[in-house]
Amino acid sequence: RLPFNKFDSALIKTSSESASSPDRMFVPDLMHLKSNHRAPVLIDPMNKSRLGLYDALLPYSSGAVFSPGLFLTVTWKNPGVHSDVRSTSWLDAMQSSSPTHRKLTKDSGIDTSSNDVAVAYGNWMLKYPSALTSFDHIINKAKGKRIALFLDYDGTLSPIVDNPDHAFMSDAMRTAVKNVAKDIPTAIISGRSRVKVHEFVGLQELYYAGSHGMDIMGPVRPPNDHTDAIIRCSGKEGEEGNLFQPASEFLPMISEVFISLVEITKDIKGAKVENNKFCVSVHYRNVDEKSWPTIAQYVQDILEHYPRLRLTHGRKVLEVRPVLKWDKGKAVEFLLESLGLGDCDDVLPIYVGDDRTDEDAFKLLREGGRGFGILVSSAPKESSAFYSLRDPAEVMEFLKLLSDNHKWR
Ligand SMILES: O=P(O)(O)OC[C@H]1O[C@H](O[C@H]2O[C@H](CO)[C@@H](O)[C@H](O)[C@H]2O)[C@H](O)[C@@H](O)[C@@H]1O
Repeated sequence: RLPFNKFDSALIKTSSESASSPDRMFVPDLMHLKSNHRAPVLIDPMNKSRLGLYDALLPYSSGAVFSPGLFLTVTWKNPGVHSDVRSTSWLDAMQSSSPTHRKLTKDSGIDTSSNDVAVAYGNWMLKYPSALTSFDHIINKAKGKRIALFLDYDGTLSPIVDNPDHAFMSDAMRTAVKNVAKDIPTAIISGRSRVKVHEFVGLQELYYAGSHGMDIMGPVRPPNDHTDAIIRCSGKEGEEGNLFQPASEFLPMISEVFISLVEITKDIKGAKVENNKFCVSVHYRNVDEKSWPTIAQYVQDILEHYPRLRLTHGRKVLEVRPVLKWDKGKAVEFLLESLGLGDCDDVLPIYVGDDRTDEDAFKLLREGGRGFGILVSSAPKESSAFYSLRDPAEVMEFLKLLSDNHKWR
């Protein structure tokens, strides 16, 4: 078990009460919650972080802005501190969390039959150029440097599909990742549980971070300031690694919330609750839109009893996670240090991801001026990334270029 004291600084103290008192191990009365789901529970001005208000974790807004001279872009939508889940802003946030072209163009009044969408994307790419057409430029920046590669999973290596259990990556993609990892240290950083994403990817030669970076199996060499929080372990095939789980204290609470969420959503057709070990995903991709406010309210009702958990938005998914200052950006920092590549001028980290949670990693690289993010998106979105790729097929092309280039270095 982690000596958690060491990570107190990683814990966001939301109020003096919630920081000092232990969480109530409250098993909610589900019948009561169900019948009483109209009560607004989001009003908690002391506790912004629990309301999904982290600017790096907000869902995409469909409040798209279009001007032929500029570009159609997606801005982040903030449900608002005082809004409850039945408010329009919440619904907006849920509707736009994985916007389709049809939805974007409808909202911005663009005629889908015209060339406007393509023009808008083209204009957006002036700000976020394709990592394929800019490949030479990227390689020039990598001259004399070692590349470290970080890859998100869903929507990056595998296409977004309706059933999260069927988000398989293709064999061709697996080969591309395997080849690139021969020369470049490569890590997968996912919102899924580490074990699950490892199963999906199925490559031993990578490092894996699950639960949005809260569960890392990294290289043997741990960063100096984390040494006592590391558990040394060996994998099935005898390979050694270091397991780092900054949220281990939250495990019983997350398991409890998972059970409650499964129970409370069991009658909502299409809802799916996924246990990602240190976080829980509540999927509403397959739920009738009329039931979205209900599902959001159920999640909020349960969260009400857990002041040390917070809610964030992903692609048609509500994610419950610990109130920890730990994210995919922190995971990148941790892995770089573990690889002995932290604070090195001769290292170029590259992070490829499609989701809001990947923005923490993009931001880290942009603000540190030490590498760059590549946003995977077929629709214009605000981002801290430098480059873009349209979809997983283009990600595969990029990986192939990267490994081919390394052969000739
Ligand atoms: O960080 P990631 O690897 O991108 O994981 C984020 C979430 O991905 C999965 O959900 C998303 O992909 C599903 C399959 O394509 C899709 O059905 C769902 O609507 C998306 O939200 C995963 O199931 C979640 O647990 C992850 O948190």
